[in-house]
Amino acid sequence: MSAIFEQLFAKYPDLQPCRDAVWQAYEAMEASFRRGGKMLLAGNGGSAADCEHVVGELMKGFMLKRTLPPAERDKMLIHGEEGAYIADRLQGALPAISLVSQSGLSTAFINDVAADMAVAQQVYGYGRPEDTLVVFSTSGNSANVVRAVQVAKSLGMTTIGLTGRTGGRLKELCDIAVCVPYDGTPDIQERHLPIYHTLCMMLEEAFFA
Ligand SMILES: O=C(CO)[C@@H](O)[C@H](O)[C@H](O)[C@H](O)COP(=O)(O)O
Repeated sequence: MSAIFEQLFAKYPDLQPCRDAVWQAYEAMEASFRRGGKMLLAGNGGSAADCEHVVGELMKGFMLKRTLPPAERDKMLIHGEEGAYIADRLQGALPAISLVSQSGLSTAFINDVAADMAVAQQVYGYGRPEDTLVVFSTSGNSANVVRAVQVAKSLGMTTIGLTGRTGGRLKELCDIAVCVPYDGTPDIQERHLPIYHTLCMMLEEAFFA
């Protein structure tokens, strides 16, 4: 196990009960990216902000400089001097999409069809069996998140839930449930952050070190 993983539990000993689940989440995410999959993310309120945060860590350099490999760099050089400018600034990316940022689609679907199905519709549109769906829910019971997981499972995707002590419905539904040992919404959210930072650092190390 990596030093980054161990640092999480040295810094947050209260997260020890989640140790196996965090490792399983890492392995599932790495396997998905290695088979050409992408990560879809969903959550509400503060957890929606967490989805955006994770996308920011995965889609560009986080702790490491992600210089393009030579073959990728060469593809840009067809544009001459401008190609070099482009190649020098592009960074390796792990494909991740936050499903909470599609305001046009979401507002229309909520207004016209059903609020609890708005994220699920995006999972249906974007999801492939090689992908992971990562959901954050402090209760584990938010209907739009539960529906999204149900659709992802029907599509054969890997489902990972970050939730609180009880885990709510997500504990049973998700392939991997990371249940931090807290009950209050802010306390749960405050422990989700170091967990997803750790997962993003481990993924970056696996693909770009
Ligand atoms: O950030 C906070 C409270 O810290 C709130 O915005 C909170 O995320 C919202 O009430 C969510 O709707 C709660 O949903 P969930 O975590 O139970 O799925």
